[in-house]
Amino acid sequence: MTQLYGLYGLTDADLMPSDTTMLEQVEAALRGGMRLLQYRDKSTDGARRLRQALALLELCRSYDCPLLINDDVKLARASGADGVHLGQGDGSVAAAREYLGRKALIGQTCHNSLALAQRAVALGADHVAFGAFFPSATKPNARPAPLSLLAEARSELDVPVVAIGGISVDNAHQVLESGADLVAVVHALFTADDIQQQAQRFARLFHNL
Ligand SMILES: Cc1ncc(COP(=O)(O)OP(=O)(O)O)c(N)n1
Ligand SMILES: Cc1ncsc1CCOP(=O)(O)O
Ligand SMILES: [Mg+2]
Repeated sequence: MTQLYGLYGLTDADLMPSDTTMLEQVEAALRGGMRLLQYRDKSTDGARRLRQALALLELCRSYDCPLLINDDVKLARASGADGVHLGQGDGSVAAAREYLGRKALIGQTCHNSLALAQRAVALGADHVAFGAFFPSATKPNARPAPLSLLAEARSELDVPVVAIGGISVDNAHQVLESGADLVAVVHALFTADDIQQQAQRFARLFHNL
């Protein structure tokens, strides 16, 4: 079974305007030690989305890194990705589990609520995400979540816990010390001058725990 732990990168179409830049940036993060990737793309161009998901999957496979698709269970199944990430408005976790099968990785956004996380797990999620813990350049309107929620989640839930929202190399220790298993990052990872080195910096924070 995949152990979910470490740096979790999310792609960003603004920061990665072409397939080539996306793959180069993602490969740099993989070389630096990223352990999980989410393809997050809000466009409606289905052909482009399938092509990019397939290209990311091939790359992720060569680094033994699972790939999740944001929002879209159909694309997850069509591409053969390892699973999906669903927000509270992105369809039912139970239906996704049924559609993608027992082995799929299914995460759900639980904002600042332990009750939402307990419900997600009961419906079949195998990991849950909380945040935003810090102001996010990628999603400025994300609901804030308190660090104390991570310790509570850690003691009440039996699944890996993801922290997201404004996480940087400098503040990540706060969510890790509070109990997060993974840090999900866009801006602080993919805007770095040297993405590989930045991923390494994040990865080292996990080694030092
Ligand atoms: C790991 C992780 N956590 C939270 C989110 C946010 O999901 P959602 O609330 O559905 O918002 P969008 O990302 O779809 O805009 C996420 N994608 N990944
Ligand atoms: C998708 C999402 N959900 C809550 S914050 C966020 C964006 C995370 O990006 P960044 O690491 O740039 O704050
Ligand atoms: Mg969503």
